[in-house]
Amino acid sequence: MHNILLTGVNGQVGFELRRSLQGLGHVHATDREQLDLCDPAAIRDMVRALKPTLIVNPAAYTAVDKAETDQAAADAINATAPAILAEEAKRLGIPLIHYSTDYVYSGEGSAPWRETDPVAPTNVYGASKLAGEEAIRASGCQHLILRTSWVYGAHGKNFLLTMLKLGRERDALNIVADQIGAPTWSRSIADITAHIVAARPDWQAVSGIYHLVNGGETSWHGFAEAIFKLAAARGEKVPASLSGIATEAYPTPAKRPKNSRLTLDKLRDTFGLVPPSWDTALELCLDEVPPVIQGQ
Ligand SMILES: NC(=O)C1=CN([C@@H]2O[C@H](COP(=O)(O)OP(=O)(O)OC[C@H]3O[C@@H](n4cnc5c(N)ncnc54)[C@H](OP(=O)(O)O)[C@@H]3O)[C@@H](O)[C@H]2O)C=CC1
Ligand SMILES: Cc1cn([C@H]2C[C@H](O)[C@@H](COP(=O)(O)OP(=O)(O)O[C@H]3O[C@@H](C)C(=O)[C@@H](O)[C@H]3O)O2)c(=O)[nH]c1=O
Repeated sequence: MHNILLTGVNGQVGFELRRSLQGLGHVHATDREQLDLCDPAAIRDMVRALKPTLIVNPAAYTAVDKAETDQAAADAINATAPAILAEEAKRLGIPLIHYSTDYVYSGEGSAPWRETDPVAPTNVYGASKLAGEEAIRASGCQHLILRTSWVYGAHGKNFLLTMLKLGRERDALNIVADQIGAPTWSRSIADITAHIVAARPDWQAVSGIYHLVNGGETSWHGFAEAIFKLAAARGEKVPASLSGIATEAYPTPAKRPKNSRLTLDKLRDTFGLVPPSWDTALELCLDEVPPVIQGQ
């Protein structure tokens, strides 16, 4: 049985991991108050007191635009904290499971990225996540770095819930149609993580970077279309007009990659696991989001 240290339990993925990891041992789930990842001494103290057999770290600084002017905080949480967790994992001889992002890639071209492709983040958030990955690999600890993308769920701050809210408030929406990737349900990430742990892999042998996203691809506009189709079918108000626009027509402080396609071959070949397609996952997730029907 594992003794698992879980960070960021109030985040989208942390919330789901707390449930998915039950049954594999004791899950010591921590929020920011119980373990502030900006405090290196607190991280070391926690690991040394708890003596976990596995560390799972979904906590992160995920405010992509804010990170452009808040690099110190993004680096502390996304780069320094994973480095310390990795050092401690190495000292204890235990695995560290960490999550990263499609934003480590440049976004050029249209071919799906493989884990071995060159990285070239286009924004501060992506660079801070890459620094976290590099520190983990340099530590020599047993690790899985799971790169995911476009995460949403029934809880937290995400594109799905933003669209449902904007759909109620506005009659017309313009959504970027030339950034392509895979919307990924936080539950899929947590379930696949738990399947990997349950299979008791040879951690040394499997250590490395893996993509972990829902299957298939779409644009943010395609994702919004699918959300509103499902929302309309259950009687929710949706915008009368939904237009696809170019990235350039939706200026943001942080530059986003246009090509976020990630191959899942390595995950399948190593662990025999294939996540559900993004549209199936979306439908399942929406079953857990209560509809808001106006006038009721
Ligand atoms: N969201 C996305 O679209 C994507 C996310 N990822 C990666 O997946 C992982 C999970 O992301 P997701 O669940 O969506 O992220 P969320 O933003 O939903 O959750 C992140 C969690 O980290 C916590 N956290 C932030 N700062 C600290 C700190 N100083 N000490 C302790 N906890 C802290 C937050 O706490 P609090 O609740 O108190 O703010 C929050 O609970 C991350 O590694 C992220 O980089 C990758 C691709 C896409
Ligand atoms: C709200 C809105 C967004 N958009 C666009 C902006 C952007 O290109 C896209 C998504 O916007 P968001 O701000 O939700 O996305 P963003 O915060 O960039 O999402 C990213 O978060 C980090 C943490 C990751 O690691 C990435 O994988 C990715 O999920 O939709 C519109 O075009 N119209 C709109 O009305």
